[in-house]
Amino acid sequence: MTDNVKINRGLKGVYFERSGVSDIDGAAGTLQYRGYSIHDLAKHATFEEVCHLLMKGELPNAAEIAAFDAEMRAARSVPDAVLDIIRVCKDGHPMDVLRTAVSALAALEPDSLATGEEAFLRNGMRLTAQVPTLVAAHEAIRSGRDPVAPDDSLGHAANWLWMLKGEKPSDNAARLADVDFVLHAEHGANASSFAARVTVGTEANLHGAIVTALSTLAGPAHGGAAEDVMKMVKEIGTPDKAAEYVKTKRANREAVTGFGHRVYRAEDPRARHMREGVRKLGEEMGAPEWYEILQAVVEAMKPYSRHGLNVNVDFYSGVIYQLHGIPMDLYVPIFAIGRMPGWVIQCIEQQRGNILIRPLTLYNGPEPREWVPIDAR
Ligand SMILES: CC(=O)SCCNC(=O)CCNC(=O)[C@H](O)C(C)(C)COP(=O)(O)OP(=O)(O)OC[C@H]1O[C@@H](n2cnc3c(N)ncnc32)[C@H](O)[C@@H]1OP(=O)(O)O
Ligand SMILES: O=C([O-])CC(=O)C(=O)O
Repeated sequence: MTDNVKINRGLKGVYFERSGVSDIDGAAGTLQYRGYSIHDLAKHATFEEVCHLLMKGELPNAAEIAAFDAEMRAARSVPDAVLDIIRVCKDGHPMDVLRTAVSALAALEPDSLATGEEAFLRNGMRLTAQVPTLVAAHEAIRSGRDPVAPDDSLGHAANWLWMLKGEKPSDNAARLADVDFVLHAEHGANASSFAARVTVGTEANLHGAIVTALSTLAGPAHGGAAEDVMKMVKEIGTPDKAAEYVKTKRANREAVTGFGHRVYRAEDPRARHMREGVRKLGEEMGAPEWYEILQAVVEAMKPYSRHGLNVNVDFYSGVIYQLHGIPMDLYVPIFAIGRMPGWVIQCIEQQRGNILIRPLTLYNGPEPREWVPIDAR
């Protein structure tokens, strides 16, 4: 009876909902946030404008961005009790520490438990402002330094670098971080956003959904790829070793990290901005070899690209962070900082006319059988 049931493993190609937030054309390799091309946004918009566009629905005018930005800047600090919790688990992976800290915020800030659209937006803006503070505070604490307080005179990206390093970033460094956040801000029903929607589907609160999203982002098949690409680049060592590395991986039928995507068959449109960033920064910093290794891997992968296997957004981002001297285990938390507005709006969309997300698994276990008492087994 069940032989004819079609199983969509991994929900590949399945539409489960409508969304007015981002539009991905995997064949053409295009991405738009609410109708605006990612290329225009990467070139012209700040992360704060993109947050407004995603969370409130439109690009802000001057008065709107001033009010929005002021609210975000005022929300950056976190309770001391959360910093104490970070101190206790400081030796954990930054993604585990961030997830624990967000969970602690839910327990310490009573507003976090509110549900409904307004509460989700209010909490989503606050959490978007707080996540960089949590990541930077953890980095300071585990390095034996005091956390650096947020600086209200700086924008989101510049303030994050300030809190991370304790020194004011150059305009170039701040803009590169800003563009990185813009490119990572939203991406439809990716695994972490889908997981967040499943949590909201049970009428849980936003902080709970963000904890789910953080757990899901951490895996190497999703947000963990940038860290793995950097490990790969270090393992390869010099451009002339890239072809051998790729050949061995493919001979063992192993994935080459930073390649492939569930939706894109053309190149991920976000990758070109990161590629340019790596090339320029490498040249400026007198370290062009990372870019050369990456391009040698791309060249070596060409024979395997017949299915439309191309680099994704995270192929280049790790090297940018490396050139900025950012530890490898912070790469996924940086992705999380950028993805916050995407998760928030996906959660808001989910709770409008909410429905429990509960698909089916087709049973293929044993036929019904008789109970066997323990001493007869
Ligand atoms: C921000 C992000 O989350 S982007 C993704 C980041 N993740 C990575 O970079 C990790 C490496 N990539 C992967 O593991 C995969 O590409 C995924 C998980 C992202 C997507 O996987 P899927 O949607 O299952 O890929 P899909 O089934 O369409 O793959 C098509 C073909 O490309 C191959 N392929 C996919 N990714 C890779 C890869 N990274 N290296 C080598 N071959 C690959 C598959 O083996 C398959 O080949 P086949 O048809 O000969 O069996
Ligand atoms: O969409 C996906 O499957 C993964 C991705 O690129 C993202 O979350 O940015």
